[in-house]
Formats: sequence, C-alpha cells, structure tokens
Amino acid sequence: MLKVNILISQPYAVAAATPAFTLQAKFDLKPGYCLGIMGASGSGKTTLLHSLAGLLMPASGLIQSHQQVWFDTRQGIQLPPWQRQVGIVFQDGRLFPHMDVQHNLRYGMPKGEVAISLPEVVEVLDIAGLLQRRPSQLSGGEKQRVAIGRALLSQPSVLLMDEPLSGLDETLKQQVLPYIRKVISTFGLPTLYVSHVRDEVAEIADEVLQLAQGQLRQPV
Ligand SMILES: Nc1ncnc2c1ncn2[C@@H]1O[C@H](COP(=O)(O)OP(=O)(O)OP(=O)(O)O)[C@@H](O)[C@H]1O
Repeated sequence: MLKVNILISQPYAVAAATPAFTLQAKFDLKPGYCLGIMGASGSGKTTLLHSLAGLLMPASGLIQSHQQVWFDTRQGIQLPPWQRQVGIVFQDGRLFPHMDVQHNLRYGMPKGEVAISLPEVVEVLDIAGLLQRRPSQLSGGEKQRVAIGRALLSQPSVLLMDEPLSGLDETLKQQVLPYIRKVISTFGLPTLYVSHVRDEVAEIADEVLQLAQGQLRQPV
C-alpha cells in the first residue's frame, strides 16, 4: 500500500512576479491497483512522479509505502531515491545501449533471494527471444517491455509509469498494453500510470484522475 498526501511547491517560475508551481496530491494505492493520472502537458505529472521517487522534495506532507515512511515533514524524514523501492518506467525506456537485454534486466537487481525473479519476468513479458540483443536491435515496443522488466527486477514496492507508451505508434501501443495489464495483475504492485492520452489511461487503470490547476480531480 502506498499512501500519498503531499503539497508540492516548486520555485520554477522564472519571472519573480509569476507564482511558483504548486500541486496537491492525496491518494492511496492498494497492491495490484493501478491509478491512472492524465493531464495536459505542463500539468505536473512528471513533477508528481519525481516527488514520489525522491528526486524532488515536496513542501509538506507524507509519503508512506507499507510501513516505511519515505517522506514526512512532521517527523523530518526524507529518504533519498536509492532507499525507496520504486520501479520507474520512462517514456523512452532508457536502456543501456552497450549492454544486451539480459544485462539491462539484471542491472539494479539485488543479489540473493528475490521476490520477482528473472525467469518469471521474462515469461510474463515474453522477452526470452530478446535476451542476447542490444537495445539498438529492438523495436520500440520491445524496448519498453524490457524497460518494464528492468523496473520489476529492481524489486520495487511501487511501480511508476511515466508515459511509457507515448513514443510508440498505435499498433505498437496496442501490442504493449496487454503486457502492462498482465504485469500489474501478476506482480500485484501498487501502480501509478501517467499519460496525457485519456483512452490509454482508461484502458489500463482501475481509476482515472485528472491533474489540472495543481489539483487531482475526477475527470470531466
Ligand atoms: N526544471 C524546471 N524548470 C522550470 N520549470 C519547470 C521545470 N520542471 C517543470 N517545470 C514546470 O513545472 C510545471 C509542471 O511540469 P511537469 O514536467 O511536471 O509537467 P508534465 O505534466 O509532466 O508535462 P509533460 O506532459 O509535458 O511532460 C510546468 O509548468 C513546467 O513548465
């Protein structure tokens, strides 16, 4: 379970007269539950994900994953990114170009016993035939499946997806979508899926909220 109740206030404004960017977010994510957040460009989707991942510090509030407090202004807790078990999938995959798929998958995987194993991830994402290839030898959709696999193998307690399909054409999107659904149901992670494409979020998420004017609301 991920509990989020934060106020983000970033001094992004360039001109002194413009107010800082502010965003309020309050939601709980249960295991295996996918919350979709859609919002126009600049509405703060990436800012929200960065706050959860520990790349950006909210002004106030609480972020708690299971019993572990990641951020709490009252207690003065702010865990750095590497102490938060967050699996992030970015728009562009961000695979290491000099490593084959197998090594990309193993990157960030802890040694010893793991809850999410390499064979299971390879099977769920159907990437057994790709393990010896380099990212340059993969299609966009295959790259994203590997990127999702790599995020899972870091053994996250939460999965964050930042427009993971936006670099793909419609055909590839439709090919990758079922894998994302399968990943959420198989591994049962609380998942936050953000995108500016309404239909895409609606197809994946159990619930969709809209981010606008710094607030999360029911979509109109
Ligand atoms: N490093 C930065 N410097 C200045 N302004 C920033 C910076 N990062 C974000 N912003 C501003 O903060 C607001 C939220 O940006 P954010 O990138 O979170 O939106 P987004 O919804 O993810 O947009 P997109 O869909 O285009 O990626 C925007 O007004 C943006 O211009």
